[in-house]
Amino acid sequence: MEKKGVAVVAVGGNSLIKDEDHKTIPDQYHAGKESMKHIVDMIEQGWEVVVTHGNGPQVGFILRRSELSRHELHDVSLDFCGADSQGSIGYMFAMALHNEFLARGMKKQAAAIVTQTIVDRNDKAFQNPTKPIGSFMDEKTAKERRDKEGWVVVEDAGRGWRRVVASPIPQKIVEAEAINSLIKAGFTVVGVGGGGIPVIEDENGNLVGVEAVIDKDFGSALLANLINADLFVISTAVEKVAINFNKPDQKWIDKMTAAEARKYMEEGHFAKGSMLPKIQAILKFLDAGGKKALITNPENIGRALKGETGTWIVP
Ligand SMILES: Nc1ncnc2c1ncn2[C@@H]1O[C@H](COP(=O)(O)OP(=O)(O)O)[C@@H](O)[C@H]1O
Ligand SMILES: NC(=O)OP(=O)(O)O
Repeated sequence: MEKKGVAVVAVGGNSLIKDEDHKTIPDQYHAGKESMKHIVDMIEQGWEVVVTHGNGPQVGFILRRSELSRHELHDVSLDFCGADSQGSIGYMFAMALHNEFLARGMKKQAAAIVTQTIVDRNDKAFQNPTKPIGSFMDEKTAKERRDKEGWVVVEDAGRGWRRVVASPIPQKIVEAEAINSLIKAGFTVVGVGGGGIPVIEDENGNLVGVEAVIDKDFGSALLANLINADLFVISTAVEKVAINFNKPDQKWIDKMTAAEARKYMEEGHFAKGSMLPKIQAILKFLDAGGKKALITNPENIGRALKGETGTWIVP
């Protein structure tokens, strides 16, 4: 089998939840299992893969569970909610990968790594929450929660209302070297869940957790640069990126250069909180020397890697 190199594949937290009626643990495992089959197809084609993942919906569910059980149990801070989500999604993906390797008679092993990401304690994002988490709500419920529980809520890219929390820019990934060593040793790694658990460094270099949720596309791009990945894939709910998205003159894009992506971005083609951070993350990856990036949905990763679909972004 021809070796293709190392790919970082970022799987969206929303892509584990097909719709509002399918968000139980078995539903999410089913969706995760399907995504992991496509990752194993990639591995069979010769790629070494680090799977990173979002946690926006899940971290919000965990936080809400903690808030609703306050009369009986202790609070869970947002960094610990992030850690919990890495554990459960990491478990889910590692198990699905193990079972798929077994079914295909492949001698591969998966390992999930709890990952911490260092952010700047003075990041302005702490004063301006933008990261949507948890369930979608109607406007009335969102505004009631804002007034009664002090939530910050926004309309999320035409899909409904959501709670938002601070999302500082990832600066360093504490476990990047460990992930690199595991990949070089032939493991399929699950890491940088939810962009990593946000931590700051105190004056003595000690790590301290902070209340935020990192954007997984930014965290994944940083990891892709730190381990010199050959390819950065963002797996989400759309087969391709569009300009004039959801408008009568919508046009799907097969390939764009970083300069074209930047121009479309400035023209406002990519929605804030959904496609915009993906394009920004890919531009960071390419600007720092990354060679190529792909946006597509899980079921089309195999075809996209053969050049048949997806949106490719190149320097
Ligand atoms: N220009 C665009 N082209 C394609 N999809 C877009 C565009 N702008 C916004 N989107 C939306 O962005 C979504 C992906 O963002 P999101 O659901 O936040 O991702 P994630 O899979 O990381 O959770 C797509 O499913 C689509 O609805
Ligand atoms: N942490 C994060 O970016 O999660 P989503 O991709 O699920 O929004």
